[in-house]
Amino acid sequence: MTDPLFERVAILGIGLIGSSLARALRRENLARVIVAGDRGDVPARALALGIVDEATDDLGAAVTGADLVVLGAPVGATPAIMEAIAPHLAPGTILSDVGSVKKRVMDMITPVLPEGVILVPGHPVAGTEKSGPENGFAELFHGRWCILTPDADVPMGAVNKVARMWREAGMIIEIMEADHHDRVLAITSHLPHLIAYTIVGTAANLETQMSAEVIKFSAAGFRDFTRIAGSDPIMWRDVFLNNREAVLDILQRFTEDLTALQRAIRWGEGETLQALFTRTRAIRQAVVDARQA
Ligand SMILES: NC(=O)C1=CN([C@@H]2O[C@H](COP(=O)(O)OP(=O)(O)OC[C@H]3O[C@@H](n4cnc5c(N)ncnc54)[C@H](O)[C@@H]3O)[C@@H](O)[C@H]2O)C=CC1
Ligand SMILES: O=C(O)C(=O)Cc1ccc(O)cc1
Repeated sequence: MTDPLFERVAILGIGLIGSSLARALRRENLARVIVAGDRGDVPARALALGIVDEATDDLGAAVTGADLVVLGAPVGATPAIMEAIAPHLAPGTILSDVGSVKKRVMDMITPVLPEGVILVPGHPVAGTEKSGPENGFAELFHGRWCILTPDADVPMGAVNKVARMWREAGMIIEIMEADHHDRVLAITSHLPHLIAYTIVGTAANLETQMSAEVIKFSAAGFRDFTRIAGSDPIMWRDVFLNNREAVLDILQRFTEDLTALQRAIRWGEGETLQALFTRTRAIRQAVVDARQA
């Protein structure tokens, strides 16, 4: 059997995504040792699941001797985690992450990155509304995009190693600038989550009788929104706080478009509604076709 890609991989935050990565590393024999760093009872739960070799709440100890460290906690935890691990990161170590926001995370890490540690930020664009190590699964990444956003001066050898890890986990790799990533994800992921949170929140704010009926007679459309709106509150709080500009920009456009639709409904402009719905139906078809390609 060939040597694993990494000797010791430390995953800090072994929740849905971290534990899915641990499972994929195991399945593909990509790491000789996998260590989880987390807090509370999570390290013990990860060990009990048998998905890591070691688990600890001492993040400094977790990264000691690691050749790859992956941050898998909500992005708002980045400064605290960096403070705990920076003194223990050896030169040559690759530091990566799985955060849904890239620019702010890089800005939080870069000033405290020890000399010789190589930052290769990543975002596996695959997930569910669930959280925690029990809900992870190795197949999560199959056929999905993984976006890497390294700075231009990062050694290609390190970028290639991280890319290879995700490729072996089943992902398709794209490299782009962090700012661009954040603008694209603001529309494709962050805005949809915000809309889902709003719709379900609006339903919850209706008078009690009506709110109960919304749940009782919930049609497929609303049910789909409740799945997204059931996503982790802390993770999504951190996404919106750390991709503020891009989200506010896209929200501005969204609000204008919504107002135009409101007007069309008020004035009975059926052709405006039909024209938009025809365009969006074509986009749905293109998205489905792209998935099947
Ligand atoms: N949930 C999803 O569908 C996706 C999430 N992401 C990103 O992945 C990251 C993790 O998300 P999930 O796995 O869904 O979250 P999760 O809630 O399942 O897991 C996060 C883990 O981080 C740990 N944690 C939090 N603060 C910590 C700290 N200060 N020190 C050590 N551990 C800490 C928690 O105890 C938990 O085990 C986030 O940055 C998110 O933006 C990326 C792609 C998809
Ligand atoms: O559950 C869903 O539909 C998702 O959209 C999952 C998801 C959440 C956050 C990401 O950064 C990427 C994927």
